[in-house]
Amino acid sequence: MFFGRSVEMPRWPPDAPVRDGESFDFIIVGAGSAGAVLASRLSEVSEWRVLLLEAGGDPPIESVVPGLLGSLEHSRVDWNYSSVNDGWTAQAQRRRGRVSLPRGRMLGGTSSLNSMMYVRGNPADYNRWARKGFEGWDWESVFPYFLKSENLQDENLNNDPKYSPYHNTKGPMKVTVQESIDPNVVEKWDVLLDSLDEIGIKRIVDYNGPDQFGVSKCYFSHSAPPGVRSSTAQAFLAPAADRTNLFVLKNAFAKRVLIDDDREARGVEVEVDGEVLQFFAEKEVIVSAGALNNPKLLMASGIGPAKEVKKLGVEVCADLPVGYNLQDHLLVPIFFTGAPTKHIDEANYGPKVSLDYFPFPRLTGFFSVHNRARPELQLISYYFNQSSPLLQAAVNRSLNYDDEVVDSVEDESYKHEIFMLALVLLHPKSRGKVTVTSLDQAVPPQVYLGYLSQRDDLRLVLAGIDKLLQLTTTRYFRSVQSRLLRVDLPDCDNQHDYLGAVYWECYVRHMARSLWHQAGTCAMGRVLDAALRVRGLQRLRVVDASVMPALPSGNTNAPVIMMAERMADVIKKEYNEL
Ligand SMILES: Cc1cc2nc3c(=O)[nH]c(=O)nc-3n(C[C@H](O)[C@H](O)[C@H](O)COP(=O)(O)OP(=O)(O)OC[C@H]3O[C@@H](n4cnc5c(N)ncnc54)[C@H](O)[C@@H]3O)c2cc1C
Repeated sequence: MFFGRSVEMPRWPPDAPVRDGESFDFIIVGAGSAGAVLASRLSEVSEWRVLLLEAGGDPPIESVVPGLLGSLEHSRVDWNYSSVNDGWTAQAQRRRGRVSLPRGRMLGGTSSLNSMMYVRGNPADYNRWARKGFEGWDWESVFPYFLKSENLQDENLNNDPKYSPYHNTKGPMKVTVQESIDPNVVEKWDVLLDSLDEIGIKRIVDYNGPDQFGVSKCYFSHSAPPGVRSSTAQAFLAPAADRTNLFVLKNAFAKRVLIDDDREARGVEVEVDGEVLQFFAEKEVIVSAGALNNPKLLMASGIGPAKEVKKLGVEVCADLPVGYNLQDHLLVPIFFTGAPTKHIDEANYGPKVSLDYFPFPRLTGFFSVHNRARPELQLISYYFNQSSPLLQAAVNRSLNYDDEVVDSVEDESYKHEIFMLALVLLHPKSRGKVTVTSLDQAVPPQVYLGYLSQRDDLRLVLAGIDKLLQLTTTRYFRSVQSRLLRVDLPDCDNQHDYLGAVYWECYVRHMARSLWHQAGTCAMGRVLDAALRVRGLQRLRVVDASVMPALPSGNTNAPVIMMAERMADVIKKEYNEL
C-alpha cells in the first residue's frame, strides 16, 4: 500500500547470466524509449539471441506511479545533465543559464522518467523527412507504427467513428486522457478551452486525430486507474521477461563499439561493476543510448568529427558530424491571474490530486500564427488553484526557475488561481551541439543548446506571446479581471519599458528553457542513411531520438517508439524474418 493505494510493480526482466566473450545475434545499447522496443520486437524471432545493455537498473516506484514523477529528476535514475551557460538565454534558471537536462538511467530510459504526454506530431513532419530523401519515413508509412504500439483506454474516442480510425486498442502501450478529482479543475479546463477558442485557438477533442490544430485535454502514456506508467520497460520489456532468447544486462555501461579493420561492427565493450567485458554480435550492433549519450559512445568508437575524436586519443574510423545538429523544443511560460478559489481538500489537508494521473492539471494543443499548414507552436497550459502547492512544484522544481521568478508567481498565487501558459517552439531554426571532453563515464557531455541563435525563432515566440495576451479580452478572463502576472526579472525590469518590445525580447531570452526533447545529434542524412545505418560502416545502426533529421510537431516519446517499431520490421525484413 502506498498513500492508500496498492501498487503492483511490473515484473522487470532479470539480470541475464551472460559471460565475457559471449556472442549474440544483436546487441542493443540502451534500454530506453527506442532500445526497449527494439529488444522486445527483435526477440520475437525465437532463433535470434538479443542482448540489451543498460547503464541503469529497474525503475523505482516513483516511475511506475504517474502522480509521483516529481521526485525522479536529480535522483539516482537520472543522468543529471545540464546545458552550458551561453550567457544569453535561460538566465532566469536557478543555475543561471544552465538548463537542467534530465535523462532516464534505468530500464525504459527517459520513457520511465518523462511527463508521459502522448503526442505523435503532424503528418507534414514525416512527409518532409521523406521529401528530403529518407525513404520509408513518410506519414503513410509511419502511421501504422504509431498504431502498433498504442492501447487507447478512452471509451469516448474508441466508440466515436470520427476518431477511432486514428487509434488502436490492442498495442502494448496504454494511453489515457487526463482526469481530475477536483471539480474546480474540471470546470477551469472547460473555461480555458472556451477562452482559447475565443481567441482563435480551436477547442478540439483529439490532437492525435484528424486535425492537430487546436487544444484539448492531454493524453498520457499510462493506464486508466489504477494508473501505471506505460514506459517502454513496462509495456515492452516486462511482457518479454520470460523469453529465453532475450538477455538484459543492467548497470552495464557501454564504453565503445568494437569495429574491425573492415569497418564492420563486431561487438561492444562494457563496464559492469568496474570490470570490463566484451560481447560480440553475429548480425548487428544497434546504438540507442539517446541524443545526449550517443556522441560519447560513438566517438569512443572512432566515429565522429575527426578532429574531436583524435583529441580524445581515439583512432578515427569514420569522420562524421556526430554531436552537431542538436535540436530541442524550447519553452517559454507566461502567467495570468484568475479568480480566488477554494483549493484544499480539508479531509486530507492537501490538494485534490490523484496519484493515478499526471499531477499538474494540463491541456495541450497546437497552432500557427502565420496560417501555416502545420503547427508552429505548441501550447501547454497548466491550471493552479489559489495557493496550490503544485505551483511551487512546477515552477520551482520542474521548470527550475530562480527564486525571484518563483516568489513573484507564488505571491500572486496566494490571492487567486493562476493559469500558466507555456509556449513551445516546434520547429526551431537554431541548432546546438553536444561535445565530448572525456571518455570517462563520470564526465557529462557538454551540451550547447543554441537556443534563439536564429532571430526568426525569437520572432515566432514573440508572435505566439502576442496571440496569448489576447486572452485577457475573453469572457472569463474579463469577468475575473485577469491580468498578466508580472514576473520578477531584474535584468529586464530595470533596463526596459515594462511590456515594450525590448522588454519582451529580454523576457523570452531569460525565461527560455527546455521541454526536454533533445534530438538530431546523429541525424539521418548527415550521419546515417534512411535505414539508420552509420555511413561508411557495416552492421552498425543508431535508433533513437538522435536520428531525427528535424523535430516533429510535438513531444518526442511516441515518435521515437514509432521509429523503433518500424526499424524492428525493417531489420526483420532484411533478414527474411517477416
Ligand atoms: C523530464 C522529461 C519530460 C519529458 N516529457 C515527455 C512527454 O511528456 N512526452 C513525450 O513524448 N516526450 C517527453 N520527453 C522526451 C522523451 O521522453 C524522449 O525524447 C525519449 O524518451 C528519448 O528516447 P531515446 O530512446 O532517444 O533515449 P532514452 O529513452 O533516454 O534512452 C537511452 C537509454 O540508453 C541508456 N544509456 C545511455 N548511455 C549508455 C551507455 N553508454 N551504456 C549503456 N546504456 C546507456 C540510458 O540509461 C537510457 O536508458 C521528456 C523528456 C524528459 C527528460
